[in-house]
Amino acid sequence: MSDPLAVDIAGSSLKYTSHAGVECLIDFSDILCVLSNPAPTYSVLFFQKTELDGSEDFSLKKIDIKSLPAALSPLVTKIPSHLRYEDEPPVVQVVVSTGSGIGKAKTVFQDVVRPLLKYIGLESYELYETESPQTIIELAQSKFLERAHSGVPQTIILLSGDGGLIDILEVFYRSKKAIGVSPNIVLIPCGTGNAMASSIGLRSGPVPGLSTLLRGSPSPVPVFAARFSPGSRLVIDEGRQRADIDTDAHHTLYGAVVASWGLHAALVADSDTFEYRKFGSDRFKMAANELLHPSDGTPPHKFKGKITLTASSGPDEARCQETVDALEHMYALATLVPRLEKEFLISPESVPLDGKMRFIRFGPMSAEEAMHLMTLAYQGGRHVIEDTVTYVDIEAVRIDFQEDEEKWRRVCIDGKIVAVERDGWVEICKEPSRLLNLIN
Ligand SMILES: Nc1ncnc2c1ncn2[C@@H]1O[C@H](COP(=O)(O)OP(=O)(O)OP(=O)(O)O)[C@@H](O)[C@H]1O
Repeated sequence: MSDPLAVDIAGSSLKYTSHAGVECLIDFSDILCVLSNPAPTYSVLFFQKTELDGSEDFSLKKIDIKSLPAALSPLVTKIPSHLRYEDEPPVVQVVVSTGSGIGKAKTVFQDVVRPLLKYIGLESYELYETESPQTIIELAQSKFLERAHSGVPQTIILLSGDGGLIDILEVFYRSKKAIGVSPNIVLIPCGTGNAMASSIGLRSGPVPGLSTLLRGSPSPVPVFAARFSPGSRLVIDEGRQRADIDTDAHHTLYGAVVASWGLHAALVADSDTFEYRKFGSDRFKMAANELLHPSDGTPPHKFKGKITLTASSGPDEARCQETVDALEHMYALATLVPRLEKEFLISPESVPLDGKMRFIRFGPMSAEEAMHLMTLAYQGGRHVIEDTVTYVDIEAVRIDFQEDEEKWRRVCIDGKIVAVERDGWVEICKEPSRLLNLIN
């Protein structure tokens, strides 16, 4: 450690002269935390903006200071138990998903996460980089699940989109053995939609993710199960191949974010290609545009099927079932979270991690009307007050498909696409058990 520096407060900045004699200012809003070192010194961890090719990045820096100005005392942070090496130290594992979003996870690790772990004195963590879509699944099977079964406390820092969380969730919910200790998962959002991260308030880039890593506490993650009719198949390899949904006979996928059919599922499926992924979250809007304006000039597709909702009501929470009147739909979606992207507030009444599932639907309409509803969703979730939109609290939803063409029978479960068989069905129900914790 170099000699601690003397600091002053100048407005809302910290002022100091570096060892090289340069006058420096750190805006308070760029300070991640202040760590207390052996008395009387402190370390200030702060983000420094770097601009490369017009895109803004951050790297995490540290200075050691001689004394603590009063204005900085609210920023003094104690290392949380999910990172601390004390009584029962957790195994800390960092997963860098190199294929997430526009491929920035590795840079985020190098520039901010690795320095943070070093500054807080956490040197002995396990580091994994994804090499294929299977990497996180294999890690979950060989490491995370094993440790959870044996009751080992573990913290998994995921630099990915929703996909990394969902891969772990699938492995845990398929395991038949009891979980001894649930792992604590920290999301450092590096994906495209980052629905879960956005929903728990991690608004932009990796910076809020680090703050949550340091200041958050664990909450159990609510999950739904989507059970499909037996001939349904997982769509993989940019739509070119099909695979079994699971290895046993349950034909079930698990999710924590969204299950959808209609416009949403179709646009997620169509935009999941290497070419589209280059456009970041704009890929969803681009694919939506193509679905709403078919090249042959016809109106948008009317998705045909019977939708049955199960709700619970009254003091005894009695279950009641209701079939949606119409047999044609444009948008049908069940979600456990408020946001599907940072600004896309699909379910404004949802409270992240409270376990309630909401259903959003609208029927066939013109491309302009559908775009209007989507725009309202980007404007604070105002679509749900429109008369054309159904927005209700549900326990379960079942869809019986009445479509001849497979492309209109595609269902999205947290980004994965399932092609339901002809005359097939899907049932989406809240799952009673909670096997993973999220730091939020
Ligand atoms: N090195 C790699 N090679 C091939 N595929 C990879 C690699 N690393 C990650 N992947 C895959 O890329 C996909 C990235 O998904 P992830 O959810 O993390 O990001 P995203 O789809 O961009 O974000 P979101 O789900 O939040 O919209 C996953 O299917 C993952 O398994």
